[in-house]
Amino acid sequence: MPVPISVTGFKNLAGDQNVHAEIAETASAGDWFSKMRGGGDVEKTSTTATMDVDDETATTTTATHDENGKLWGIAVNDLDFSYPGIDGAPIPGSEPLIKGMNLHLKPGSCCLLLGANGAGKTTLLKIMGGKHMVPREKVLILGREAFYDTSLTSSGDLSYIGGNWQRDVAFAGYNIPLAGDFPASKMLDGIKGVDPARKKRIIDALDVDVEWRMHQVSDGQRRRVQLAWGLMHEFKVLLLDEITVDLDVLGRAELMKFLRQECEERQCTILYATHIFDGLEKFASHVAFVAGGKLQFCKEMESIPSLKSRKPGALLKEVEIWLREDARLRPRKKKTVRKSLEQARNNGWGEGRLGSTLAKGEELRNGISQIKNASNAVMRC
Ligand SMILES: Nc1ncnc2c1ncn2[C@@H]1O[C@H](COP(=O)(O)OP(=O)(O)OP(=O)(O)O)[C@@H](O)[C@H]1O
Repeated sequence: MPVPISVTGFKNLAGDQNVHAEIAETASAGDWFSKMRGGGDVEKTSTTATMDVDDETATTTTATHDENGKLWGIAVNDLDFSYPGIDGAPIPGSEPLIKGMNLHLKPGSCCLLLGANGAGKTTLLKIMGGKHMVPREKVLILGREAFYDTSLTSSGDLSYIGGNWQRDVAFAGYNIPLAGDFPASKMLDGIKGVDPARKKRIIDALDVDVEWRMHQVSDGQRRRVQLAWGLMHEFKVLLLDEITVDLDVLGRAELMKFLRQECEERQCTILYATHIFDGLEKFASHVAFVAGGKLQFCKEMESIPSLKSRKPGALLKEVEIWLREDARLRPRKKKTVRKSLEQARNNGWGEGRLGSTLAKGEELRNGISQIKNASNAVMRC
């Protein structure tokens, strides 16, 4: 039977320099938590927040259902993921960004997804949101395949709110804030089949003025409209990626209160990636921590001693310790000597098809590449 992860143990070890020195030498990205805990099986214990670890329940949970035969809100089953290179295949020799990840959340869970910059939180949320193709059954939302079952999003059962509301505009640039000379009401009234009482509740909670002109709003006001728009349908699973970044303190508090109510009253599943912790002690039912491409743990707030009391500021202190441990144990990348320019790739502006517009080494030096003279060719060292 796997050894359950103890977050307390992790915290206690945080002050022990000798233990760390030893672990830092021996731990690899994927197993540092288990090394700290004397070799416990991290993979199997990573779902203990939602699955009991005793043998009896372990045999009754499945990829789609929990031990009580109920559908998981979110189920990630042994997921591997790498971003593809220009040819659509994983870049040879590169480590997968996500390695054998498992995460299972029951309906009614309000889970914070935490980890260092670049840990893969956004990527994981996007995969759950059906934005990246992964093998069937690896990521199931309400028992349905995230990428393949488009009715998940079209029905409103799954809502993903992340990043800024922006788009690429030809001849203007990338990431131009979504704006237009029309009122916020035009966006919000455009959503069909919304209960008017719910609409009013959301607009009130986010303090949206439906008269706001979308080309004149501030970043925070645009964010409020974006959130109102994303929350309007009665979602069953909600994925949030750092959505409170532009909100003032009151806006954030009201939003968190609304989301918590949604979880409790309608038994939704919410997964929220963030680095902003103020006021979140009361919001979350679970905390999940990602590092080294893996889910290191997913625990109920009550099971983490320092978070049990839900004292304001407790989360920030605790997460800082986890992040410091992560930084300390993360394997250092070997410095590589940069070679002279030997590869150029077409970013779409060079003429010809993909194969003919890729040039490498000798070819490039001899000027054979068709994209050599393209004004917008991307040069790589
Ligand atoms: N489209 C992409 N193609 C290739 N690599 C990518 C792409 N998007 C992200 N990455 C890489 O994947 C890694 C994880 O990125 P991701 O945005 O998922 O991290 P994150 O945990 O959300 O970070 P942050 O806390 O900074 O938002 C990063 O190293 C990033 O460079």
